[in-house]
Amino acid sequence: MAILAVNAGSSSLKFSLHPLEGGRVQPHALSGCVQGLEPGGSPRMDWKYQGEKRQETLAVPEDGAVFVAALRRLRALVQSLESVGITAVAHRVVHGGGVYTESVRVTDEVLQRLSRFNSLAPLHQPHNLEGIRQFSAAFPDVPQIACFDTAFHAGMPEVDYAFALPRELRDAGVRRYGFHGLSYQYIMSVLQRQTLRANGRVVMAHLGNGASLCACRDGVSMSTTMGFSALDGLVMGTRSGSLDAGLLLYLLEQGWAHAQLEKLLYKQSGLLGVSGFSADMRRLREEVAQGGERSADARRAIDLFTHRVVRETGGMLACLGGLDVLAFSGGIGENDVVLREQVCVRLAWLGIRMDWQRNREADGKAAHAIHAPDSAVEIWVIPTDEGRVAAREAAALLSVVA
Ligand SMILES: Nc1ncnc2c1ncn2[C@@H]1O[C@H](COP(=O)(O)OP(=O)(O)O)[C@@H](O)[C@H]1O
Ligand SMILES: CC(=O)OP(=O)(O)O
Ligand SMILES: [Mg+2]
Repeated sequence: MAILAVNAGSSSLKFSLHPLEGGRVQPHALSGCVQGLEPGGSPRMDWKYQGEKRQETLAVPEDGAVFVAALRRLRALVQSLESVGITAVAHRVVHGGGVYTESVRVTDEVLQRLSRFNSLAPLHQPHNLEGIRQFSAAFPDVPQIACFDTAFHAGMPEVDYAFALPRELRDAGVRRYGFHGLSYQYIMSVLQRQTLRANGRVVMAHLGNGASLCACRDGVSMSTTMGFSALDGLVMGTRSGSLDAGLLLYLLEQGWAHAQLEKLLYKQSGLLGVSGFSADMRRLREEVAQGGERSADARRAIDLFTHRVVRETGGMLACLGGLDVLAFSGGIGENDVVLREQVCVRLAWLGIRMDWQRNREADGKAAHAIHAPDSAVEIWVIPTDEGRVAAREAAALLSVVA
């Protein structure tokens, strides 16, 4: 008995298989990731099953539908593990809109409703739903559970989720929803085990290919930088983050079409657009370290990313009226020592003091406290596990004690 968790992100397909013991979700027995799913990339699947590591390259199909190919390969892999009985498949679905504020068992009707949000998260939602289709075809008797990124933010106060737009749009569901909720739920659950201050004023920074901040009090989301779509807020790998809406009007006036705008804002901006050569923070850091000919461009992208994290953290602090805990997560937040250092130095006015040595020792494999003893604010690095949360959600929904 096990729950398979499938997380189709913007640049990767992550998966994990969680055995159920005594009804409780266990750490994964199988885990892996398909990377290189971006256009022009070289898809590669890395996975680990019962301690043994494997790697294989995936062929890019002629129609270019590389995410579908990755899902098919994952499906075949899971089917080949004959000894495993799959109880449910838990899918990370980024957008539940105002319709789903809790995890739900997927039916044709649910799938159809969720496809209405495709254009609000074009890098994710179509892949999330394709995953559900693939696995319900492969395992017709196994429940497919959708677990939403938006659900964690469902209790945000109206002043935070409302846009200053006419009432008709508000009534039509135009509001801030927020994303990365499974990640925030996981980070908060770890913080609550680690520190008594987790129920105070907490800012969590999920900094991966997609990036956002979330301000919590009493473990509940009070504010977040992502909005109606997965485009708002911080600078991301290929997404612009917040922009002046007037810029869109200007580009429309200049004759830009919808498809061009979508490509610009979701695929050609962010770290990639600013640096001109890479959406990958590791690659940008390498270029700066080597002093290569593109190092000034790489630095410009990193500086903009860092500045926006600091600037938006200021907004989160103001909403909370101060700060007790700052937590870093996501591929960049977990691994980029310099980014964490620079953010905390720039927030020193708050009384934040980092322990530099501990910061260097945080390895992205376990939760680490990286603040100095005299720091007014606790600083944590928490490796996130969206799959674990999705598996727990599925187990709870199916009335197995998680
Ligand atoms: N050691 C590292 N230093 C800096 N950035 C890193 C490191 N390892 C991973 N990253 C960055 O993390 C980002 C991917 O984050 P991740 O959370 O895995 O993405 P996704 O949103 O696809 O789940 C990439 O920009 C990658 O360069
Ligand atoms: C919502 C979002 O941006 O997710 P990811 O970080 O997985 O791309
Ligand atoms: Mg992610």
